[in-house]
Amino acid sequence: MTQPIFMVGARGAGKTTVGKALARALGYQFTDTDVFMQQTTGLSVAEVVAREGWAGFRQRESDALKAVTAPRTVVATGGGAVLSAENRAFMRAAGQVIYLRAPAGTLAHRLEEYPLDAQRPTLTGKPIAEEMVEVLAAREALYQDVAHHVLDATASPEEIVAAIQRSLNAGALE
Ligand SMILES: Nc1ncnc2c1ncn2[C@@H]1O[C@H](COP(=O)(O)OP(=O)(O)OP(=O)(O)O)[C@@H](O)[C@H]1O
Ligand SMILES: O=C(O)C1=C[C@@H](O)[C@@H](O)[C@H](O)C1
Ligand SMILES: [Mg+2]
Repeated sequence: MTQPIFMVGARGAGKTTVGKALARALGYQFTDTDVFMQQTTGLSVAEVVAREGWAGFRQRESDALKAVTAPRTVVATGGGAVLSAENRAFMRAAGQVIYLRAPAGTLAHRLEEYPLDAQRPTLTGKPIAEEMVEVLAAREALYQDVAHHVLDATASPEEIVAAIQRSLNAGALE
């Protein structure tokens, strides 16, 4: 298999952490749309949103997704990349899409431990635990819809990588 692999899921699901480990295990390149945007604009997510609003950020995110997609590459997407129907169609057609699924409480706990505010400005203005409940309620169906593989993201990164590899191999045999 040489297709790109797209990691989707909410903030804190581990798209970056697990995506990097998966790329290492597969001998793939790793790329992250949030990092790509930061490097190409010289701005944090919070700065882009302050200047251009979330609509501007989402447009840049869609452009970044296409720019970084390449064979033998694991792409960590931003948590909201799935909001665009065009992005969902693009990822499903271009490669294998992995949804890292975790309950709101787990996500909130991870984000409280390691907030990274400049890259994760508030989406709702609400406290993080409430925000994650709201975000999952709004996006769960989109994550499920775009995914070829749904993985339990509460396990350790090593366990998740092994589970992803099993799921990719099982899919390849179908
Ligand atoms: N499987 C895991 N077990 C425990 N902690 C994890 C796991 N995956 C990620 N984390 C921790 O959760 C935090 C968020 O992880 P990460 O940045 O990879 O999430 P993300 O999905 O890329 O989020 P974002 O959408 O904001 O980029 C980090 O501190 C990371 O160490
Ligand atoms: O869930 C989201 O909407 C976001 C997640 C992050 O990866 C960043 O892309 C940004 O902070 C928005
Ligand atoms: Mg990330």
